[in-house]
Order: sequence, then C-alpha cells, then structure tokens
Amino acid sequence: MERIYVTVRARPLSPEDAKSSPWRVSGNSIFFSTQSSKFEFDRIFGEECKTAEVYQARTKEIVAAAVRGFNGTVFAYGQTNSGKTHTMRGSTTEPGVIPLAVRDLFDIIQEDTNREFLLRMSYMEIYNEEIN
Ligand SMILES: Nc1ncnc2c1ncn2[C@@H]1O[C@H](COP(=O)(O)OP(=O)(O)OP(=O)(O)O)[C@@H](O)[C@H]1O
Repeated sequence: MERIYVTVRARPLSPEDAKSSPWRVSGNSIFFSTQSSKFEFDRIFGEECKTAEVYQARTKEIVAAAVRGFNGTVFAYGQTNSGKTHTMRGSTTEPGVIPLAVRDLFDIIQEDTNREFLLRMSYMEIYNEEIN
C-alpha cells in the first residue's frame, strides 16, 4: 500500500454549473479546458460514484490495517459545498466513510474471538485553521 493516496471525488454539478465549469476530467487527471496544465491524482471518482466505492478503494484497507496495529489517517479536504460532509458523514440512505469504517471495525472485532480490543474514537474538523 502506498504511504499517501490522494483521490478526488467529483460532485454532481447543476446543469447551470456544468455549462460554466472550466474543469474537465479524463481518467485520473483533471485539466482546465483553456490551459495545457494537467493535475494527476491516484484516482478520480466520477460524479456517478457512490460513497461505498470511495470507502472500498482505500479506507477499508486502512481500517483492517489499524486492527493489526498500523496507524492510518483518512481526511477530506475541499472548499465549502464540495461534498466533504456527504462523503465523510453521509446519510441514512448513503452512509459516509466514517459510519462505514465503524461498521467494518466492529465486524472485524466480532470475528476475532481470540483477542480483546479497547476502542477509543474521536474525529475532528479543521475549519479556518482551527481544530473543532
Ligand atoms: N457526491 C455527491 N452526490 C450527490 N450530492 C452531493 C455529493 N456531494 C455533495 N453533495 C451535496 O452537495 C451539498 C454540499 O455538500 P456537503 O455539505 O457535503 O459539502 P461540504 O464540503 O461538507 O461543505 P461545508 O464545508 O460548507 O460544510 C449537499 O447538499 C450534499 O448533499
């Protein structure tokens, strides 16, 4: 597993925004329609992608590794309205990365009857360079 894995999740745009957005996605690259520069990522999730797919791509492995004693971090970064809460917290119809990780964690623990686990959990938001 690479040490750092950077992905982009494209949020569905309104038809109005889609007309004016200068950004184009091709494979795992994003480029500005009027310029030649291109930004490459480990993976780009398209507008149709579901949160479960985002979770499966890497966080699932990080959760499994954490149970084996490896530290891991998952964080979402983006401007306001870009979809961080949708991806991380989600909803009852489409749970986010945090509830999916917690569910997986308890499933793994339940299957391992030979070990005793102590769980502590916290999550935080950095907003305007302040930790909340
Ligand atoms: N992948 C997606 N598919 C459908 N709707 C989405 C998606 N991502 C975000 N949205 C919707 O877009 C809106 C803004 O998303 P969200 O609240 O997650 O943004 P945010 O980055 O957490 O914003 P803020 O930084 O202001 O809290 C919400 O109504 C959310 O449901």
